[in-house]
Amino acid sequence: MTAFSTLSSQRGATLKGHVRAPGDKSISHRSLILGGMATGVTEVEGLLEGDDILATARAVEAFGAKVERLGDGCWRIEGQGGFRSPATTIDCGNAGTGVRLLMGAAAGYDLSVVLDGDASLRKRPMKRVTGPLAQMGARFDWISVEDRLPLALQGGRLSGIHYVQAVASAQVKSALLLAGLNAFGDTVVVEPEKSRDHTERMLSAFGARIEVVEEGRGWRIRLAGGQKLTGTVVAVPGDPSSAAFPLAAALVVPGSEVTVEGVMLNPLRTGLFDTWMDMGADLTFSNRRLSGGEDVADITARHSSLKGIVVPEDRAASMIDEYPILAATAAFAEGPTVMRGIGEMRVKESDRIALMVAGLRACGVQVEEEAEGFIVAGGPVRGGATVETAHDHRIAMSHLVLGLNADQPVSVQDPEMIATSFPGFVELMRGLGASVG
Ligand SMILES: O=C(O)C1=C[C@@H](OP(=O)(O)O)[C@@H](O)[C@H](O)C1
Ligand SMILES: C=C(OP(=O)(O)O)C(=O)O
Repeated sequence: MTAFSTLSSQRGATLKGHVRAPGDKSISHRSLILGGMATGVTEVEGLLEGDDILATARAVEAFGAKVERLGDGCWRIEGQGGFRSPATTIDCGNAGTGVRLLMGAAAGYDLSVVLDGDASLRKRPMKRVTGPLAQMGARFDWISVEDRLPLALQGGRLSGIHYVQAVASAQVKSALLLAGLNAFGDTVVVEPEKSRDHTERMLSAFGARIEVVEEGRGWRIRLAGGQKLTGTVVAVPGDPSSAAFPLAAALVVPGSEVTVEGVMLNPLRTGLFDTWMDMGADLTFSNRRLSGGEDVADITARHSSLKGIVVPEDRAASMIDEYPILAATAAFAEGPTVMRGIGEMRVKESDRIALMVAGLRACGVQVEEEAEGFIVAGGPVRGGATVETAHDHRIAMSHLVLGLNADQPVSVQDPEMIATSFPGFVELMRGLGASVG
């Protein structure tokens, strides 16, 4: 990693063109992990080849599966029907999803492993997953600091759990369900709000029986222990969280029109698009179809006069990764955009509320910070700053979009982190006409 390299964007030509969204990151992690746990061959098409996913691919291989790259986005995983102790420490890089889901999967087997990650992942809380997994019978040792990586895990001989989540988290839910596959008895997870349901959908596709019923505003999910997975074919749809960046650029740069093809429209992932439309964004959805069991469409965004709104708090789970780019577009809106009920943003790759507040302020945008939210005042954006990203890909891409219609260029630190979720971002944006370099 080059600590001092920067990337800049500036106002220039209008953005025009058609691009494809990279493969969905959540589904890509799950394809590899479920494929590695299963018996037989899993063929994946459209896998995101970002750094987070490549770390998960290496991990699954270290746990005993045969993992092969056949071509662009095409991967073959030959699972051995279980994980075994890896020879070395598993480095999950920057990926919270990778480490938390792998922890759940590994906890179900009689193995020991040390899990670690990069400087950003080492700062993120792990007890939200190790706590309930320990209640199921897994043993954890913190190697240097409590609640943080690196940690040692001894898995096996688990019992099912009835777990009511305080905050809806798909990572926690998924970890418990993956562990529950190899536990004695049923595992039940209750969520206060619905979180992304890719694990539930994919467990069914890999042959597991899973029962999902609505409870309040969330779900009660029940999975019987002692179930085997069978390899299958996975077509990974385009990632709405990545599609958001070129679409946002079209919304804020006058005269622009950009289409992103093949974007997944799972309703638990599309809160940003609903919010933009509430703000007056010109978005059209065409060529709706099913791909890999998910609704998919091509989305066209045209430059729009956005109006600030109060974002409904009950949308948070369906757009939790999208608040940074929402904030960048809100900076160009007329009137304030109020984002609340998003304390979870503070424990992502960075404290995303603090970094968006600092970055936007450095670019001349008025922002008010709250404990669990922030308010962005709309208006012209001055730019002319180098923004700290703390190795967070979404903070970097959001500020690069901001720079595309700021009075002066905007630069971001650590731009190489963009490849964790969106390899080829700079080339794709340049292909649309954006001044990024
Ligand atoms: O399950 C997943 O694939 C993810 C769940 C979310 O995290 P939480 O479960 O912590 O909300 C999200 O922020 C992350 O990018 C991906
Ligand atoms: C939070 C994110 O990912 P993860 O938790 O997997 O690091 C993200 O991609 O925005």
